[in-house]
Amino acid sequence: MKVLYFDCFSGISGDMVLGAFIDLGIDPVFLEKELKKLNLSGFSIEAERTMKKGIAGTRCHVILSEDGHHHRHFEDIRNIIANSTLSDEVKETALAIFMRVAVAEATVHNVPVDRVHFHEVGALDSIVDIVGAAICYHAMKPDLVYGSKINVGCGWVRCAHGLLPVPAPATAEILCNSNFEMYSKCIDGESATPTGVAILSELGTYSPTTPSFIPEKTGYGFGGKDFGILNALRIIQGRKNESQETMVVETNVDDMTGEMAGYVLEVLLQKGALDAFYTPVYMKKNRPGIHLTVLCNEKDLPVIEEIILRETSTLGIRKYPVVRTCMHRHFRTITTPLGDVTIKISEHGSIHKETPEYEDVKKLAQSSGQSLWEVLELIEKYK
Ligand SMILES: O=C([S-])c1cc(C(=O)S)c[n+]([C@@H]2O[C@H](COP(=O)(O)O)[C@@H](O)[C@H]2O)c1
Ligand code: NI
Repeated sequence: MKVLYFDCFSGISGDMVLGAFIDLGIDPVFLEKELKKLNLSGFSIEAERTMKKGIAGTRCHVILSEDGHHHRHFEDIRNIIANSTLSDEVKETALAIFMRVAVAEATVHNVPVDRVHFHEVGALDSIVDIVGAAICYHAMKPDLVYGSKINVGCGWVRCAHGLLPVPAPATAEILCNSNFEMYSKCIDGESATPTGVAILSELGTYSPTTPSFIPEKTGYGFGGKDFGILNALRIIQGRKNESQETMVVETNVDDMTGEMAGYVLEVLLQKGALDAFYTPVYMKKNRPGIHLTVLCNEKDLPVIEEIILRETSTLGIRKYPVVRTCMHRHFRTITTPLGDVTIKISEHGSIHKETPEYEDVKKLAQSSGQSLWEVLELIEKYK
C-alpha cells in the first residue's frame, strides 16, 4: 500500500503542497497541462528546485498575469470546476476541498456559502492550488494519506481587512471542522493558510504520532516566507504491507430511533464493514440503549469512524485491534430438481464444512412452495 505522510512542522499552504508533490516526482509540465483543462487564462506555474536552510526542495509559485486578478464567488468556482475537462475524480476532490474553505469563510463572514467571496487575487491562486493538489493526489494514487499536527505559527497576518490573528479566522474555522491538532512553535507569522489546511484535512487522516510505515522518498515544498526554522512542508512517501489487522469499533447510544439504528447498520455494511451488529444494553440513568460493534479492516477505519460519528447520535468511539482466525472459504454449485444452489465450503486444518447459501435456499422454497426444512433436506441428497 502506498502511504503519504504530510509532516507539517512549519505549517502548510497551497504552494507548499504543490512544491512537495513536484519534489516527490510529479512533473510540473504535466501539472500545468492538466490545470489548463480548467479553461482559465491568466496563470502559469513556476517550479524551481532550490535550497533553504541547507535543504534541497521545490518552491512552486502560481504566477498570475493581469487578467488573472478576478474576484470570484464560490458559485463561480464551482461552475468553473464542473465545466472543465478534468477527470471526475479530480473535480470531486477539488470541490470537496473548496467546500471546506467556503463553509469556513461563510461562517467567519456570516454569508451564505454560495456568496462567499474569495479574497483579493486569491481566487485564481486558490483554484490553481486546490485543483493542482487534487491533480497531484490522483496522479500519485496513494492508498493512505496521513497528516501530522500542524504548526500554525503565531502573531498577525496582514490582509485586505488589515491585521488578522494567526491562525487566520478561515484557517482556524477549517481546523475546527477537522480533527487535526494545531500548535505553535518557533514561528512568528502565519505558516498554515486556509488553502493548505483545507487540502490536508480533505486528503489526509490525522496521525498524532508518526505513523508506522516503511519510508521510501521525501519531498520538500518550500513556503515563500523565511522563518527562523525551515519553512517547508515535507511529504514522506512510503509503503505499508497490506494490513490484515482487523479492528473492532464500538459505541453505546441511548437516544436514537430504531429506524436510524437500522439505517446505520446498512450503511456500515455497504461501506466495507466486515460485520456490524447491536447488543441491547442498559446505560446510565437506567436507559435502555444499544451497543454497536463494528468489525473492519484497519484501512477502512477512517470511513467507518466517519459513518458512526455522522450517522449515530454518539459523541465518541472506542476502537482496538483484534486477532481473527478465519476459515478458508470457496464455493461450488449443485443442481437439484428445484434449481441450482451455491454451497459454501469452509476449511481449517482437518475441519471441513459445507453449507448451502441461505438466499438460494429461500429462493427455492419460495418458488416451489416447499418449506425451508424440505428444501434443505432435498439439498442434502444432491450435495
Ligand atoms: O483578506 C482577507 S479578508 C483575508 C481573510 C482571511 C480569513 O481567514 S477570513 C484570510 N486571509 C489570508 O489570505 C491569505 C491567502 O490564503 P490562501 O489560503 O488563499 O493561500 C492567507 O494569508 C490568509 O490568512 C485574508
Ligand atoms: Ni475571509
